[in-house]
Amino acid sequence: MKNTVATFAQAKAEGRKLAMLTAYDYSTAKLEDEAGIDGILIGDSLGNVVLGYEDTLSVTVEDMIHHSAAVARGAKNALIVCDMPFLSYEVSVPDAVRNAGRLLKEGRANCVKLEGGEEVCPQVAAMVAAGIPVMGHLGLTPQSINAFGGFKVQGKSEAAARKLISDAKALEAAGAFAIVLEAVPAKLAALVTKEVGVPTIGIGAGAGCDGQILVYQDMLGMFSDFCPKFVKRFANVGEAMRDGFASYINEVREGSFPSAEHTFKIDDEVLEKLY
Ligand SMILES: Nc1nc(=O)c2c([nH]1)NC[C@@H]1CN(c3ccc(C(=O)N[C@@H](CCC(=O)O)C(=O)O)cc3)CN21
Ligand SMILES: CC(C)C(=O)C(=O)O
Ligand SMILES: [Mg+2]
Repeated sequence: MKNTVATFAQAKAEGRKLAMLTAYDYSTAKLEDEAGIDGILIGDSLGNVVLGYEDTLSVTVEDMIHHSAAVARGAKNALIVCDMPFLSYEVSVPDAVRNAGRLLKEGRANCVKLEGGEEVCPQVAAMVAAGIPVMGHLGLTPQSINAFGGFKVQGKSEAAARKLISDAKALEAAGAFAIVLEAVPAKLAALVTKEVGVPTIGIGAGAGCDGQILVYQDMLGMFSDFCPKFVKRFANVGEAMRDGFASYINEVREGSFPSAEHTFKIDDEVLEKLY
């Protein structure tokens, strides 16, 4: 069954947890979809895990469209959520609607996600009015790394916690259909989850959220540049890949690959004429 913003709302109403992962290409999206994932995020973490940048700031709308379209071709049932990259929505409301629209028109996403609270609510409301569902993202918002001065848990002081709760309520009032909570204390995330009617999707925000999301390379053990505390390794795919690559290299060097079964034949009669 195809997941939609309506089935996400229904999941919260029924107390059914939502499982999301990132994907950036067709074959990964297809595998996640076949496994039964509820939603796939084309995250701007693309910058880190696919493009090798140090942060997400250099990712462009064109990058996001390119990868979103590939994911959309691979996923049948997952809700396709595409991140709005840095500076594609902050400058003005018309800019934000136009860029979000491109992620749906060209990237074939079902909805978009953007970072921030009250300050982006005019953009959220305008997108929703244009028929573009919006997922919010609060807490550790990586596009603000230069403002934060590093990746740190958010919402620990009373003022920061109050701000997080009011931002979540503001996003809901502006029409956001769900909110990602990243790297916030579990008890605060649980409180936000109780205070808003829309589903919360946690990453480093504890089990009290309505759903969870992780970067797939992190949870499969394929990415070692950094490892946030909230990551659990569900498989050692990185090791399996390195082993597979090494075996291939070995067999090529010793001549045991390709063997007869991976080789095409020509009739001897034809071959004789060539000598
Ligand atoms: N591979 C990957 N996984 C992610 O979760 C992710 C990305 N890339 N790129 C975009 C952002 C950046 N994120 C990050 C990156 C680093 C930490 C991190 O190192 N956190 C430390 C410090 C926490 C603290 O001191 O408060 C940790 O130990 O978790 C957290 C989130 C989350 N997102
Ligand atoms: C970590 C998730 C929430 C994200 O925004 C991303 O992958 O870019
Ligand atoms: Mg992101």
